[in-house]
Amino acid sequence: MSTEFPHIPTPDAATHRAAEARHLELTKPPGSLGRLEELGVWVSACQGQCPPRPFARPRVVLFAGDHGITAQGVSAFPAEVTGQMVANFLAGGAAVNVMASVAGATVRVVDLGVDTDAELPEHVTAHKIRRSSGSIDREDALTDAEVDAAIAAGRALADEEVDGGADLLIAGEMGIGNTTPAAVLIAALSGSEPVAVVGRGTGIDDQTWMRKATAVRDALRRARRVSAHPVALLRTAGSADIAAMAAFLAQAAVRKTPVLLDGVVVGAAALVAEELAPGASEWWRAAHKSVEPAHALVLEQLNLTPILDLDLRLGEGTGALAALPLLSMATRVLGEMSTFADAGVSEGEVRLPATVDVNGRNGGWR
Ligand SMILES: Cc1cc2ncn([C@H]3O[C@H](COP(=O)(O)O)[C@@H](O)[C@H]3O)c2cc1C
Ligand SMILES: O=C(O)c1cccnc1
Repeated sequence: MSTEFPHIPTPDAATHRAAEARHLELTKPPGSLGRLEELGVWVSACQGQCPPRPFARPRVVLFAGDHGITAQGVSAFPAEVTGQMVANFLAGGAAVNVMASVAGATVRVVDLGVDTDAELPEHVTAHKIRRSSGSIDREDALTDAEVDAAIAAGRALADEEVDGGADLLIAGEMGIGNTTPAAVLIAALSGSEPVAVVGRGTGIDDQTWMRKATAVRDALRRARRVSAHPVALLRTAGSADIAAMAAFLAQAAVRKTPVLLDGVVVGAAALVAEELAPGASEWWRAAHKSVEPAHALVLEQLNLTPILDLDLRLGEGTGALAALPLLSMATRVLGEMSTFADAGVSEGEVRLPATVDVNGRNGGWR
């Protein structure tokens, strides 16, 4: 499979209009469910079906990989935690497992490059590209062949999930040190300086922050040379897990499947995915706004308004899972509420034209 993505279609415009019209018929003042209304309309347009179907199979694909940059001391935790957490995901003990269970989603773990000797099940290691990506402040993250393999893996994973019935996709990630490549990719694609993108990750102290900022500065110097070329950017300053996630997010759009985006690391992959497949972001909603400063740059660049702002800074897909019940609710409200006619409820006299924004917002958001 190549690294070229086909033209990305938009969610269905006629269904979008039908869903907006249906919202006006439901037993509530028009617009009174605020952003839940737009979310339901978006799901309906993604499905090309009004009323929309409730999600049958929301799915988290958790991309795990190690990052050579951890050798420069950029995280509060040691690199072996990546592999240990993979075992925890498989045992069902991580935040993502509990939150997925509450939200009605299932979780699949994929090893793109975990640096471990532990025996992991074959279904987890099927897409292992290498053991840990390069230390991006001084060397490429991946070879040409490896970045191509990671992109192919991400695409294949999205295809497998959609073919298996997944109707809402979430990319999660686990990789100690991964907020460093995320910061570099975001800086490269948003034209930002290191200080604007370097956050506290797992909770680093000031000295570690300084080392991380130096690593980001050096990696960014290398990344800027290729920032117009998304595949080269992933090879230079990304990693196998981030490259696969970018391809997964782009391929979800190819397959017309809605996506809830998580935090800063997924956000970095999303920025690259929009470069790989322009228009893919129409198929995504931002679940939340992470504490990481670079995430705000992602949301601004992709013109996405986060559903939640809960001071989360974990990753794993947890922010997306926190928003999933709201997205399910928005979908079912549009699908299952009674209309004025069906319920015998009198409609109001005055219908605001769609151009009047009674919620006080200036223009649309997404
Ligand atoms: C126990 C544990 C569980 C996690 N789950 C997600 N992350 C998150 O933190 C890491 C990125 O932060 P940094 O760049 O500072 O290392 C990633 O693994 C991310 O998924 C975790 C981190 C830890 C320690
Ligand atoms: O925003 C995130 O997804 C995030 C923040 C800190 C550490 N890992 C992930």
